[in-house]
Amino acid sequence: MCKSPIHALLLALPKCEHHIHLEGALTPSLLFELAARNNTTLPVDDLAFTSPESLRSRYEHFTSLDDFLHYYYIGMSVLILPSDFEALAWSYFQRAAANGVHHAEVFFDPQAHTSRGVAYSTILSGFNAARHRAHEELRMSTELICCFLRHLPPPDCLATFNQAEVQQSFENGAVTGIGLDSSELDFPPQLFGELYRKAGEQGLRRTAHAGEEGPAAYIANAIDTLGVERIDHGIKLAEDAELMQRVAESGIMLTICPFSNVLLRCVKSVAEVPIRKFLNAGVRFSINSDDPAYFGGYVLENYCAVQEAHNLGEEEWENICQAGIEGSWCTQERKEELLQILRRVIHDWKSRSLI
Ligand SMILES: Nc1ncnc2[nH]cnc12
Ligand SMILES: [Zn+2]
Repeated sequence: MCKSPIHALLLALPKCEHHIHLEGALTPSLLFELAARNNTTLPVDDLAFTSPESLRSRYEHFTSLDDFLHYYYIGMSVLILPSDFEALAWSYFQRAAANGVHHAEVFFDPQAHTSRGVAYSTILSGFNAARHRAHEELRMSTELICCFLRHLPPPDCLATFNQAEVQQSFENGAVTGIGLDSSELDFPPQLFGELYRKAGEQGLRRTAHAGEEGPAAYIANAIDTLGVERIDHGIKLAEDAELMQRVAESGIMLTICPFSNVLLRCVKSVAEVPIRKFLNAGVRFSINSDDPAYFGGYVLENYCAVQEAHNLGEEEWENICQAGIEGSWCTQERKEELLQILRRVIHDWKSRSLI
């Protein structure tokens, strides 16, 4: 629990999470449990893989996005059966609900599994079982976003996009939109123009990681060549005042991940995440956990860290949550429900503060 006098408000706020990779919710303990159950061989030449504790300690010393991704891709090799994907997603949904998340739009990386021989239907059946439980038992709404790995050749991404079972998951509404993730610097957004054009023609929602390690120009590029309506991370936007103005006016939402930015050395501390600049410029953003099992905090810890570093007022928090609801990809009806919960929470908080 953080020391902020408004911690109770931060907990109670109805949060929408828009930037969480389900594979990044794989805790070291679940990783080791599944490795034992599935007979997965973990690297023997890396002492980090000796135990959950040693792995956890290694996660405190990432040197870059690519250093993290090395562990991230090895970690997910323990996911084999639908029940593994279900256990992973269910553990995240429970943690998120305890953090006050009411609506979660979750990323997954199909190519990282299909390349190991795990069928797309295996991934989806596991995730959908967990989503069903989240809806029934936690009253949480969820959407799936299929991410493409930008370190792979664009034709491979297109081939995955065109696979019959992937197309079917778009058509039947199981998957709402697409994203672009993995190593950023050498793989600018425009390489994936054709993929995003096709997704747009099919009416899919579109987002992409940009401006995490890469420059602000990658953000402009993602907007111009991919037609995205959200930018994942986007912290480098603060370095380009003109582009910041353009993003503010267009209503494009950034999905900011403060702990991730610190752990991956994109900034030195949460105080350096340009929260104030974005608020002052009218840039909409939500606050997210990215890969909570790797970066030492779920969404509430990210909210608390932002509060401790930037000392926001309750009205600013209300506006951030409202922008998150409005920028979500759920139905209008669900947005109205979430806005109503937000109004009630704010009302209760203000009445309690008067006592
Ligand atoms: N922070 C991040 N950036 C790019 N790709 C990712 N995949 C999982 N986490 C990521
Ligand atoms: Zn991410």
